[in-house]
Order: sequence, then C-alpha cells, then structure tokens
Amino acid sequence: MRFFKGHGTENDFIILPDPEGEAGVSAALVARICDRRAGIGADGVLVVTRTKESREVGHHAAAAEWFMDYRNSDGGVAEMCGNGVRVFARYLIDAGLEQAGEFGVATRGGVRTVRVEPNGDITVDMGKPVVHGESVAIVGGQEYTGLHVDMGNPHLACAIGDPVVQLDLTHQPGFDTGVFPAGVNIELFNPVGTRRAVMRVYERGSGETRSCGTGSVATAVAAAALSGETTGTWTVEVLGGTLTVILEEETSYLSGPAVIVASGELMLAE
Ligand SMILES: N[C@@H](CCC[C@H](N)C(=O)O)C(=O)O
Repeated sequence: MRFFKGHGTENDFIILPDPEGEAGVSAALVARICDRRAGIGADGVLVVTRTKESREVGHHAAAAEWFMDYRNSDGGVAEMCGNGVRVFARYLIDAGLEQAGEFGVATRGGVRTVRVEPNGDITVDMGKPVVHGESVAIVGGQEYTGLHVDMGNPHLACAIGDPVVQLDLTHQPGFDTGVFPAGVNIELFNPVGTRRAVMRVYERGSGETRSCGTGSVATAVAAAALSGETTGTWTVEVLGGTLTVILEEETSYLSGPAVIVASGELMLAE
C-alpha cells in the first residue's frame, strides 16, 4: 500500500489513499504504522476515501468528494483533526484530486471547508466552538481548571499560570470521566501579550503532540474568555510552530502551514 507523510506545525500524519474504501485499515495496523520505533512514526493516520464509499459519512457526498477518515496513533477514531484536515487538503491538491482554491472535506464531525492562502498556508473553517462550562485537569499532582470546549471533538483548555515548559506530559493527565466519558484532549496554556497564547497539549489517543489544531481553537476560545472576549484573531504558539485562530460570532478559522514530506510503500500488513 502506498503512503505519504505530512505535517502541520509538526503534528504529523501518515496518509493512506484508499479511494474505494476497500483496504479496511484496522486499529492494530494504525498503531503499528504510528509506532516511532517499529513503524513509520506519526501522531495519527488519515485514510483518504471517497465520501460516497463511506457508510459513516456517505450522506455528505454532495458537499465533499473526499472523506478524511482520521485515526489517532492508538488506532482509535476521532471526530475531527484541525491540523489533519489541513494536511489532508494539501495531499488532495498535490495529488491532483482537488483544485487549489476552496473545497469541502468530510469528517466524522461534519463537512469542513478548506482554502489555500496566497502564502501557501491552509485555512479551515472549524465551525462554531461549543462551550460547556468548566472542568478540571490534573497534571503532576496539580489541579488546573479549564473550559470544556467542543470542536466536534472534546477539549479541556486550561490557563495554568506556571510556565508550560515545566509541565510533565509524559503521562495521561487526570480528568473527570463523568464529564468526558469518551476521553478528552487537554490543552495547558498561558496568555502572552495581546491575543497570543503559548500552549502544550496532551491528545486523546496520541499523547503529547507538538501541535493540535482543534486544541488551538479551544485554547483561543478559553484565552479570549479570560478577557471577556468571544471574537478576535489569536496567535497560538505550539511546540511545532505557530497557528492563527480567528474567532467570529458564528464560526472559527484555523490557519497555518501544511506540507507533505515523503512517500513510499508500506511493508507492514494487517
Ligand atoms: N491533532 C488533532 C486532533 C486529533 C484528534 C484528537 N486526538 C481526538 O482524539 O479528538 C488536531 O489538530 O485537531
């Protein structure tokens, strides 16, 4: 099976073209591919399937030709991936499957519209973040209160006060399983300057990653709330680079670089 590798601010993905949805990529295979020592190594896998061939999202076929079938590195599925959908768009354009410009991509969280900016960055309309209230994360024995933000997938974005560089994110942070029965992506951030935040993230199903697009929007929402704002343009600094988040009344946008860096033949089998 052919594969491609790409990343968006160092949130890295293996792309597996399976246009007719015949390959049946299992959770076990995804976990082996993402293994950074015994596999290729990645935060997740993006299976590229025609939307009309998907039982899960086939009803979106009129709005989006292609389905981003996103998997975390542990093999589990997720509803949405903000960096993933930007890298997915880059792949579709490079492969000649979509024209640079604006087009829809189907995800489990709905159809997301992507567009290529004049500087080559890719922007995705992330939809309206849904804020559910506060909850608590525990990192290194320390409790941090944050905002529960639904971006299609669940987030808990906590302003922490301590420098983010000091955090030990080698283990799963604690969280309230009553509030997040399906797990949660946990962002730890500090506002720095005007509409700017520095953030680290522990992703559900992937552990600490160097960037998270949905998490960056959740962070912007939580950081804005601290200053009583709901709209505005935010810069989110992650370990792997910088993302721009625009919060509007009815939707949000995520922008940043997305590149394909390699391709090859997968030797791992089911
Ligand atoms: N890195 C992604 C989010 C991927 C999914 C997440 N781990 C989940 O399980 O919800 C992003 O850029 O948004």
